[in-house]
Amino acid sequence: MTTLSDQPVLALQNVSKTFGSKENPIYAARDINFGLYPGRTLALVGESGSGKTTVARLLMREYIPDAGQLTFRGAPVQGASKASLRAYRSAVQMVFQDPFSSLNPTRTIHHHLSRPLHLHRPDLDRKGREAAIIDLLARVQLDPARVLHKFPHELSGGMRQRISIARALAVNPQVIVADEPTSMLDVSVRLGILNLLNDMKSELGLALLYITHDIATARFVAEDIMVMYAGQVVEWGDMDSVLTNPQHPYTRLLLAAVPDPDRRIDAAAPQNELARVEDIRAASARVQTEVQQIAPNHFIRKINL
Ligand SMILES: Nc1ncnc2c1ncn2[C@@H]1O[C@H](COP(=O)(O)OP(=O)(O)OP(=O)(O)O)[C@@H](O)[C@H]1O
Repeated sequence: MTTLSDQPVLALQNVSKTFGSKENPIYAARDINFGLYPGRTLALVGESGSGKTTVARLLMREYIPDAGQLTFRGAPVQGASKASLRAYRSAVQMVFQDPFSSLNPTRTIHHHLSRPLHLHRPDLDRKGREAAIIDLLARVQLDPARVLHKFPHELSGGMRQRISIARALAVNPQVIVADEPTSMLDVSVRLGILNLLNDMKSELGLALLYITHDIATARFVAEDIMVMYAGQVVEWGDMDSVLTNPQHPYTRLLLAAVPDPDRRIDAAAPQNELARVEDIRAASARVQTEVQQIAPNHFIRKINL
């Protein structure tokens, strides 16, 4: 039985990361603040180039912040001891967009699961590792007999993503950063992966950061949402409040772009569709002007609709 904690497992405090030169800075992440809590998913939503992957890389410590700090269980990560950093690396695992490129094509699935166990679970002997592999495959609903001795290219995209998730789970993580984990998958298998993420969260009490440009899937997996635009968080809060009463024009723009399955197609549809596209274009222009006013040197990526 997992209990929800009031304390974030992992938090970013006033974190910024800038690329480019002094003359032409690209503010990929600017003054970002959030916490990830056990048993909860935070969706980080934004268009391409808004800074989502930069945030993921900061969490994975592939990038070091230019300003601000990461804290893990309340303690700053920067300057932590070697042992604490090792614990951090096990505790924070990533699931990537493209399961194919994150798996080694020359190694079997057995290797992909036994290696992290070997490295991060010294408590297990060979027999223990084999049992753990079977448990991991059961958790991601794959049949060991069907997958263990296969190579990544012999599995479907959905199965590969399940293997990536099993590999992330192998080291008993506390946080999973999932960067667009379903965007390269067939629509028919996406729901299965999203359900798996939800199960992991509730059964293992994991804290999840779910990165996406797609509000519809965010709604399915996350309790909280943070909307990013041009390196800044423009809106955040619990999913229902943000989606039912979005405050920032960019959030409204993202919501307007979500297809509405209840909308009926009738004779007036082309006219309505045109008006809707015009609305979105006007909102887009307003957002871009607004961001330019807040941060004149900000890198702005044009939203083409
Ligand atoms: N290593 C880097 N060097 C220079 N610029 C970078 C680097 N990484 C990211 N950027 C820039 O920072 C901005 C944010 O990029 P980032 O990849 O974080 O966005 P994103 O929201 O994840 O986009 P996508 O969904 O396309 O991956 C972009 O303008 C990008 O070009």
